[in-house]
Amino acid sequence: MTQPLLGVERLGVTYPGRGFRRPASAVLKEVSIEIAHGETLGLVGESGSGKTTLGRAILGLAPVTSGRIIFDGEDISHAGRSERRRLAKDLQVVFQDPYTSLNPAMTIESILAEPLQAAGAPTQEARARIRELLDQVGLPADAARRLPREFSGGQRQRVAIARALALSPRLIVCDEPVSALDLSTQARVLDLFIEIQERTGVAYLFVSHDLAVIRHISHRVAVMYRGEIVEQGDAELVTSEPEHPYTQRLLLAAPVAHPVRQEKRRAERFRLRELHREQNLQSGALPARV
Ligand SMILES: Nc1ncnc2c1ncn2[C@@H]1O[C@H](COP(=O)(O)OP(=O)(O)OP(=O)(O)O)[C@@H](O)[C@H]1O
Repeated sequence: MTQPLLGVERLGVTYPGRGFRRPASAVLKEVSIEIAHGETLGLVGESGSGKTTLGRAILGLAPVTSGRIIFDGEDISHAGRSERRRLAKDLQVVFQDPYTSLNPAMTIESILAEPLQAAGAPTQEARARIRELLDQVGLPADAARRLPREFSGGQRQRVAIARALALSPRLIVCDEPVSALDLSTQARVLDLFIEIQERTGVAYLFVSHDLAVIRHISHRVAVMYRGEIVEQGDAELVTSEPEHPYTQRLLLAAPVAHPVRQEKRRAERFRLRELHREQNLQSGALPARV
């Protein structure tokens, strides 16, 4: 049986309180999601619903109070520092704000060299890989010598994507990676994410509050409301015929959809959906509408 790349099972996250004025609050309640190899699960919900916290818990940055996170068959819910260092090769992140996520004093080359050096890559190899990464994200080779401030928001986000790709991860948590960009740049960066996935087979947990963005990029969608997943299933279905009243409200408020995807992408989505269905049938846990 094919096991999912990531399985989050009844996850609970409670941040510790700070005395009477700020009591401990359960931010995630019994959250369960799965991501297959090469798949994009879009995570949508309003501000404060817990999307970032779920991404952070997967990355080991938020306290897991109940449930489990299984990555490639391994329980990583309480992974220590050295395990996290090892996991960094397979599990990466792209944050929302390309203006703060890149060190302004470092050249693009040093930014991209960091993960490669940490993984022990020899200098020549690292240089070649940096050239390859810049090419992959559509930046010129001479970008390596420049500083982040010399680039636009969209270009900086390309650098952040290149950094996440450096060690060929299998899953990238993308936390609102296009919300700081203008609409036409958003579309180009979203297409870059899709193109990279088609080329490398990387999977994404793609967090956004914008249903149109989620619809454009995802194979499947999970909808989060007040720390719970209220609906999940095939992206096309959830974003056109939602079952939960909250998703219906989101859809009413959503702007016009992005242009229709190419046939190739549809075929790929179909293949992944079938794979997922098969997987769930075999495990006897067929989630709604998948
Ligand atoms: N470190 C923390 N300590 C205590 N509470 C926190 C912490 N981080 C987040 N929260 C709370 O957890 C809840 C969920 O926040 P989270 O950032 O995960 O939501 P979100 O859906 O990603 O929202 P946004 O789209 O605004 O980023 C919020 O009520 C927030 O105040």
